[in-house]
Amino acid sequence: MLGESGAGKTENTKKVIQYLTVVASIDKHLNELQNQILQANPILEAFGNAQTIRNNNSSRFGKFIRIEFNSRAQICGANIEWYLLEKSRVHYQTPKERNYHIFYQLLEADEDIKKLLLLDGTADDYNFLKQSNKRIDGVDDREEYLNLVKALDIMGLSEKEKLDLFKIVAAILHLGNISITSYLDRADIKNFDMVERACHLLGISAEGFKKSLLAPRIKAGKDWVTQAKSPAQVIASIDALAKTLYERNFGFLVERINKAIDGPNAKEKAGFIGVLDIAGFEIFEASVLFNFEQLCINYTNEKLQQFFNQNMFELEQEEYRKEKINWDYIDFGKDLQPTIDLIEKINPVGILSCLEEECVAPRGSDQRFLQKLNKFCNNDDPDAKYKTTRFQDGFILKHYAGDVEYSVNGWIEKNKYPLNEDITRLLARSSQKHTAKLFEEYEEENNDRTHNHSTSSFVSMLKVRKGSGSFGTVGQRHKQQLSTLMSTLYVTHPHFVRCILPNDKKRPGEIQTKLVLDQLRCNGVLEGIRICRKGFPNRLSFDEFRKRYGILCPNLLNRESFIDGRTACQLLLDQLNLDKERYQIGMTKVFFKATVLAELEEQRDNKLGVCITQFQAHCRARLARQFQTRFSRQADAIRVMQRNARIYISLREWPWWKVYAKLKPLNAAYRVDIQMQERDQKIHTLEAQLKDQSSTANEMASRNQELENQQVELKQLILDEQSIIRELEESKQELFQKFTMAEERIEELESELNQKSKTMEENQKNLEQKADQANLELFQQLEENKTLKERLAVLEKENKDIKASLKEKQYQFDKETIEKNGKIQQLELDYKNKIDILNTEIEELKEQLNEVKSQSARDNKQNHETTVQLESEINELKQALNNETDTRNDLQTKYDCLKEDWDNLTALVKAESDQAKSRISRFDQVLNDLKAIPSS
Ligand SMILES: Nc1ncnc2c1ncn2[C@@H]1O[C@H](COP(=O)(O)OP(=O)(O)OP(=O)(O)O)[C@@H](O)[C@H]1O
Repeated sequence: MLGESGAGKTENTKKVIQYLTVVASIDKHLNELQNQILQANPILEAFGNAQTIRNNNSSRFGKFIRIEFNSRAQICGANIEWYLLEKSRVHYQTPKERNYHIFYQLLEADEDIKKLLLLDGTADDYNFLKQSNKRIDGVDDREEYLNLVKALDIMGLSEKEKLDLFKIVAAILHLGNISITSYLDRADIKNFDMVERACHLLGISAEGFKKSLLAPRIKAGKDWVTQAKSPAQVIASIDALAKTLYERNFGFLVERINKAIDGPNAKEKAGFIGVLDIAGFEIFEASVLFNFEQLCINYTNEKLQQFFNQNMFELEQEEYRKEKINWDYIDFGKDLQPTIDLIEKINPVGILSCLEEECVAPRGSDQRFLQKLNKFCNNDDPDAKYKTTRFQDGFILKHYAGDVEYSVNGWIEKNKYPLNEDITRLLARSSQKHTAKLFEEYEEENNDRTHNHSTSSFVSMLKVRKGSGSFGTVGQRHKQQLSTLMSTLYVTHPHFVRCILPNDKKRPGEIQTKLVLDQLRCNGVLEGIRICRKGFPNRLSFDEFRKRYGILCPNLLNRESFIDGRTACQLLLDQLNLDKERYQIGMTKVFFKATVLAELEEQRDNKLGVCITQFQAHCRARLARQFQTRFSRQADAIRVMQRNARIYISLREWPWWKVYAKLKPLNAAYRVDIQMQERDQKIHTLEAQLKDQSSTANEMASRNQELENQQVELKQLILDEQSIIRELEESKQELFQKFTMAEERIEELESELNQKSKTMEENQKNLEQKADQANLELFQQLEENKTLKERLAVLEKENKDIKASLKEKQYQFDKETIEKNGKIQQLELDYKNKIDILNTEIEELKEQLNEVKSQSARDNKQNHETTVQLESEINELKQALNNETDTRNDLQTKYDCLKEDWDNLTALVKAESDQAKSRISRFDQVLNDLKAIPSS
């Protein structure tokens, strides 16, 4: 079934399944299996369908339903495979859409069930539902709920199994109601009662769940550490959990249905009819950006379209070529392989492989993924299927139905299937068996894999494999599933049902021409019609054609003589005066243009009509003749009866006749009496004989029984004896074997002994040689030891000397250092004293100068000479001061030189001490080595 969303794929799938179940039933009454196959649909619709903008009952997953038939063309089982469930709908829907039907149906369930599921209120009370549309026109959720329960009953689900399924759905609703607040930058839960509700239904500890949600434990190397989460991270974690729970529950449900419809006579399966109903191509308005899920859906449709094209165009023309009929190959330009390669190829790297690589990379991000894609896939070819976008974080892909722009935001996360593993481990240990089963692979991980659980197929399907390089990512899983599906499809004989969406308003009886034409154009139907008109859509093998249409020329083909198929067909077609343009004869088949076969069928019908009329005339004539014969015989019989009646009427009053009539019965009665007596006599004798025989038979039986008993006993005896003989034989055999084995063993032992004595002799020789060698070596060793000891003594002495000289040098050095330090201190002291003296002198002079100045101010003229004198004195003093300053500078340079000498000396001493130390350590090493040599 192919077509856009809302075009009618699911409805037609249901019709096909209904049709198949009815035609395959023996007496037009459906048996349990057929009923169950039909009832799978309402169940899947409740859990997998939802209202969307385009369709009130849109399937949000793909399915492949296989109906298995036995060799008598009766249904003997069925199987459903599912693909790509739209999980994001569980926590988010646009306002005009709804969540999955089951959520609304459960809110309309019986009160006692709702109590068990802790559900109260309406859709407005649940965060996962309140932003959605609440009701669908013309749909009663209560009624749908009752239908669902009925279907689950027919499917054979127990009350507990039903409740388990519902519990997961209800738990998701409660999870959605958990409010997350922020406390000191950390997430906290506002309404713990919601956690309690969800955890009660899931069978896990509420406290444990809270811890795992807010601060999950993660493995860092070999240790476990807790990691506090932000409110946004916690909300994302809840959403991811809700999605996973829903998907796994759905997987479990499908598996359970499969178990029911597998049928008891699986061995009888001889073939199957499969119906594929998968989400249609998604391409809406140009402004909408598409995400990862839509890429997967469009990739699937691209492959299915390629399959369609191959069947319709390529295989068709391939058959013309094989059959060698006159045909010019038409290229419909419908090769979708480049786009498919772009998505799925590994080398050169395609979109999915690139995404995979980025998911494995430690710092993988959406942006890096896009950069890589642009690097690998973008080129300047105008026909390229990949194009970059200018303004958005994404790329454009050329699909068969048009260009689609994808946004890569969040692809890495979506592909990796992120889960809070602390919670999944908790769920794997749930007290509810059903919940634990949904997450059993996490339990396996916990229990060091020694428990060999039989992982259910849906779990293995959803399982996230860990380890380098082998990620069970969504893209990879889908690619694998799709490849399996395509391999199945390629070995079938496909028929395509193209569903066309008439309008996008969900209204009956309205056709939007442009919409319909667009669909017909891009799905290849128009080309299909073109090739049908140009080509030869109908074909029959020579034998079929001859058998079916031979009737049109009854005397043409002589049954006695051999005519090969091709010639026979050619003769027939010539006789039928068919235009040569309208048919072609191939190597094994005759090909016809459209309508030719219909005309031939009509001619055949007419011919058959004539034949049947003639046959009917013959039958009617025969029946009429039969009636005529019977009628004339009846007339003869009536005449005989009338004659006899007349004779009787004339005789009945004649007296002799009367006497005869009265005596006749008496005569008969007497004879009967005699016969009866004889019979009684016979019965008596027979009874006596029977008695005798039965008594003898009884005797014989008891005798027989005795003999049988004896025979059994004898048989037992024989068996016992036989077994004793066998045992004896066996023990004899065993003894004989043991004896031969013992002999062999003795021989072996003797040879072993010889061998061993030989090897011992050799060993002794070797040992002697080795002893000599060892003695020699020992002698050498002792000699060496002696020299080493001597050397050791020398080295020890040297060591002692070095240590003593080192000590001496150290002492000398310390002494010199102290002396020099003393000198330096003395010099510094002198220098300071002199400076102080000079400073006081200067101060005094300054004071005197001031005095003089004040005096000279008072008596300037008088003291001019004194002033001059004083000035000269000052000059002298200045000269002295300069001299002192020079001395001071000299002292400073001396001090610097001394300091440098002292530094050099310190470095020298340090180097020497280091060298000495290393030599000491080396000597110590040698000493230790020498000590380690054994004195022997
Ligand atoms: N043969 C039909 N007879 C009557 N109504 C039909 C038929 N086919 C489709 N419809 C109507 O169209 C609606 C959508 O059909 P359906 O759910 O089969 O579409 P779909 O192609 O499977 O869509 P999706 O891909 O979204 O699942 C149905 O709910 C029904 O109302």
